[in-house]
Amino acid sequence: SEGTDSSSGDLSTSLHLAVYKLEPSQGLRLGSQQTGCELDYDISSPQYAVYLGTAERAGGLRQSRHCASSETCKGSFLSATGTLDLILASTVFVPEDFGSFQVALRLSGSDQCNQGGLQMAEGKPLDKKLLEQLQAAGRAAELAANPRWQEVLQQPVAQFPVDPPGAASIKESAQLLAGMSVWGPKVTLKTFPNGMRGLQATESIKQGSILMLFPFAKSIKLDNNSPKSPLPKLIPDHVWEAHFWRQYPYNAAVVLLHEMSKGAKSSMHKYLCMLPKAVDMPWQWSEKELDEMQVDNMKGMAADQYQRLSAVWHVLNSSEVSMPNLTWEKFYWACNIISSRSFGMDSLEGLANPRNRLLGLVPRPGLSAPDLSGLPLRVLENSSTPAHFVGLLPGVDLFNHQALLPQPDIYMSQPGQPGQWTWKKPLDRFVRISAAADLLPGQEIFISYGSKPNAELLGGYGFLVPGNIWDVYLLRNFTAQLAEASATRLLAPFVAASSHLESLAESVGVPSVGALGVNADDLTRLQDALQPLIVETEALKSGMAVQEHAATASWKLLGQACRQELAWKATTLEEDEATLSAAGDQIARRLWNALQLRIGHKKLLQKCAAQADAAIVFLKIQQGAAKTDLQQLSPHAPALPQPHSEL
Ligand SMILES: C[S@@+](CC[C@H](N)C(=O)[O-])C[C@H]1O[C@@H](n2cnc3c(N)ncnc32)[C@H](O)[C@@H]1O
Repeated sequence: SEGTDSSSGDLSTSLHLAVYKLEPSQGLRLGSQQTGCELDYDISSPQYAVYLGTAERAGGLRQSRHCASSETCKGSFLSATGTLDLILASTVFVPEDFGSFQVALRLSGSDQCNQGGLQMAEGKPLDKKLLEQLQAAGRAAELAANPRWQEVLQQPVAQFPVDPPGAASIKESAQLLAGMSVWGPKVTLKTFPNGMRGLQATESIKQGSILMLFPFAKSIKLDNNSPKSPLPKLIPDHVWEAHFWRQYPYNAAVVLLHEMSKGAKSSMHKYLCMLPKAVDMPWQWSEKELDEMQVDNMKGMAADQYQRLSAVWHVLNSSEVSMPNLTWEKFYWACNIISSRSFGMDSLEGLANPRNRLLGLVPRPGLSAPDLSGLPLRVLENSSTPAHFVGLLPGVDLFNHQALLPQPDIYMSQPGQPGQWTWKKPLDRFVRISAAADLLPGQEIFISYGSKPNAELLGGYGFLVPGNIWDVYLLRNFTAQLAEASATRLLAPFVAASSHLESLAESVGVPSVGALGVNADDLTRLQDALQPLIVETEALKSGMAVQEHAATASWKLLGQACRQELAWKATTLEEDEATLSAAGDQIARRLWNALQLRIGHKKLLQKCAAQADAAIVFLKIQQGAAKTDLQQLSPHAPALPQPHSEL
């Protein structure tokens, strides 16, 4: 405290308060031991909402007030009888950077009022009854300010079964989140008209303000740096080490299952109650349903996922592992949950310390970094030592994915550090999500799960995005076709083109050799990659036309490959679109997903073919111009070889 002055008739004091760890069970007391005094307070813009109250030292709360964040909070309390304490408390988690704010207090009334001065007790536990009263009073103010919360909070907290996993209703979930210390007073859970649960802004949210704050310790997470089993009593280290299911998502699923098995005793119980009952992944689809997607590699991926799951299940059932009451249904549910709603992050500082390893950490390979440049919302997390982990973050996992917009509402990193979840002191106990753009009340708030094509979204999360701008189609054996063409027809320059394409495919994240993923963006890059073949080679002098021809031929092959793929499909784009519109709202979810996937793919293939045609025209024009240049430079240059007519 600073500037306490008890010599004059009035006592006024200005305090600079730096509050650390002001958690729900704690409060700050400022008070006078005198009666019949009036206490004026003037609090400069607290960063987080606080509840103010006065209490008789031996009694309960007398008067109270809720002060919203970022607004000056002025008023006065009167101590009618007995002593008076001014209590500042927060019913939500407050991060360690609670920040400092000024409290100006003026105590007036009888002469007695200034005797003894103000007393300050920082961060001391409040008595339980007082705290409950304060929270109730604060909540009442919150409710008055926000009818949506009123609706939610008035619902009684039900007892939820966790075994088998049960999904809590929207209202129940909102309460459960509050109970899990997820702080997000400006966002609420909602089921949107399309039937999807997600998060919505309840009021105007200014750019930069915090949308959600989540104490990291309340997550389920798994350490990747340790080869040791996170559940040594159930799965011995040697078993854990020996199996590939140490990998994501199986490892984290095992930890989740263990947490589930604790039932209501789990510290995550409330969160577990609000997890979806089922997540439908393509590996659960029938052959016939998979066929509807009209892509072979999706079938392969589904079969592979199923095989891996079965293999892990086999080990979990062996005598070396003791996870009683585990069923196949529970096991794959947990794997699907981890796959569809976990977050991969770099670790926060201090997690190397075993004490902090709640459930351990593991990397999540599926979570690639989204391209974050220029996106208008951000999540600030902080760490210095990267150590990968996968975690279930209650609340944070309620944001849906936005891929349609090039600029989704939220992204999960600091600008300039794409894909990096970093923690730095003093916020290393919290995941913070803040708005990087203004949000309107009623608006759904999205995050980006990454620049993922539909097949990846469907395989990893069980949904896809129609018209996904990040969609990719894998052309079967495209680079093999190029290589074959190069060997039999155009030789060296063509080999160069082929390897260029291969490395290009790699650089755009196309996993399998022999396949090239193409989308509109890739095509532009492809064009760029081909450019050096035309200008940088020896052939500029004598064989320029061959080089040019190689580029043209590559485009031709690409166009052909796209048309070929389209021809192989059992239905046309027009037929698919007709099927979709004829089916209307009654369409089965799996068929809808399959139709959307193949419609997207066909559009992509048509676009690619058209772009390849355009590139060929472009190259022809360029070729003509270059020929003229070369002939002007050297009028005696040998005649240029003619392009291979067959190509
Ligand atoms: C991290 S959770 C998001 C919250 C989820 N909607 C909930 O209520 O628990 C991811 C799941 O939400 C759904 N989801 C997220 N974004 C979606 C989108 N753009 N379209 C359809 N479903 C989406 C999918 O079911 C996905 O598996």
